[in-house]
Amino acid sequence: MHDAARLQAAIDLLGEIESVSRPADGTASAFFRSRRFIGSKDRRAIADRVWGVLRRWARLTWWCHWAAQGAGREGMSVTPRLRVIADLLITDHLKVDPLDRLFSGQTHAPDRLSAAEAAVADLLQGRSATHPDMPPAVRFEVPDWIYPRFEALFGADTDSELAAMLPEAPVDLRVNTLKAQDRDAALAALAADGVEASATDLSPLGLRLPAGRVNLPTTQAFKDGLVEVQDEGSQLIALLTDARPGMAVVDFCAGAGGKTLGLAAGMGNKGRLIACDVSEGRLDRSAARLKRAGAHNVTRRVLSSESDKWVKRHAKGFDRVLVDAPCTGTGTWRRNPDARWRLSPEQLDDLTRRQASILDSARRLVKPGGRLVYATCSLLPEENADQVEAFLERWEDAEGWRVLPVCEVWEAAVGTNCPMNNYATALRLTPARHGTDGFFTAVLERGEG
Ligand SMILES: C[S@@+](CC[C@H](N)C(=O)[O-])C[C@H]1O[C@@H](n2cnc3c(N)ncnc32)[C@H](O)[C@@H]1O
Repeated sequence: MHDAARLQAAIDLLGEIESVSRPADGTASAFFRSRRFIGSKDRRAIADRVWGVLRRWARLTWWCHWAAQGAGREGMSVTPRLRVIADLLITDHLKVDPLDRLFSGQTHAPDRLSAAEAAVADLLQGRSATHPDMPPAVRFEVPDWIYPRFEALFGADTDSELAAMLPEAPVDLRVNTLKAQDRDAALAALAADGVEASATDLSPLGLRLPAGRVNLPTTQAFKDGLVEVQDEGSQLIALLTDARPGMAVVDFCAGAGGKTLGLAAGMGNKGRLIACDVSEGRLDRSAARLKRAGAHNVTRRVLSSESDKWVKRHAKGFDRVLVDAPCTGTGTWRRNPDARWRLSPEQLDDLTRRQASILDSARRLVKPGGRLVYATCSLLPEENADQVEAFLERWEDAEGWRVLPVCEVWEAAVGTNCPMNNYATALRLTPARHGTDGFFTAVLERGEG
């Protein structure tokens, strides 16, 4: 494919992403599946352009409106084509002449620029990514309605915290102690595959891949189940659950099994681990991963809802229950830049209601003296500290629930330096402070009564 054809494919894919409400990665997979003639190099170039535009969405949109206004074309709509034009001029510093040559209207190339597009392009040529008049919500690619929440949370650090959420995230691996002797053994196996990973600071099982593309599934270390892709922060949630050999453990929102794998490794395959979810499809997807990892103590259970009869039948039956709750995913925006623009206040309200209901139901499963670990990959207080506080209001007196100082749990279960202060009641990880995705984890203990 020549450059112009790649650009047209990127414009087409952006158009599809914009017209459906599903996540961009699913739309992109379907797009490429139905165009098998697009080779891997072309696919990568198209995806790079599309993800670049998604990452710079608000800024490019702002610039398009600014230039349309300057060109006396106020009503002009910002199309996928116009965003790509703006991206080429602003991010790639392309000049108008080469832009005209790409938008040639020849076979497979984008149509020639309209008069309005040409006027906008003239004004965008030579601009940098930001403009002094851009509001902070635009500069940091945050929906207007969420920005004040981040300001309240991060205060003076708002800019640096949000800036750290803009670039692409690194790829982390968790060393699978069911297969690899230890982290050094996994490092050596990857090195033998030509992959120079480095050890992470917080997770004792974490490895970080070098920037650039590593074709992990083709490595022997991956095929042998020595490593699994998992953000360092996610690894820490499984570790903080402190699931030990011989325990009875539930992974209540197990999904495709990311944390289940970590829990099974912590248990050394000894004891009972039930992976629940309301999505049969997601649970099914965990099967192959569990097999590759050599996790044998896991039973999968599809729930009709969080208050499925199975929950009532197994009340007070488990030492540990992990609730890795469905959430807005604001902590994973580095990986899913389109998620920023698919979120609405209504969805946040709906999710916080579901989180409370899931917590209330999952707590039934915990034995007296056992633990309920609540985690999200969100940074919003409504989904995190507010949920824990409301849970304690509902159950502290009735059932003796309390929240454990997270560094106490960390010392016993993780062993590296705890990144929070000794009194912190929850682990809060952010890309700026910890180099991980954004995560929240609180460990609640049920009274002995
Ligand atoms: C954050 S994801 C879990 C990710 C998974 N733990 C991992 O580490 O790969 C949240 C999961 O909660 C599930 N879920 C949503 N509503 C639920 C409910 N009422 N009860 C149990 N699981 C639910 C979703 O299907 C989704 O798989």
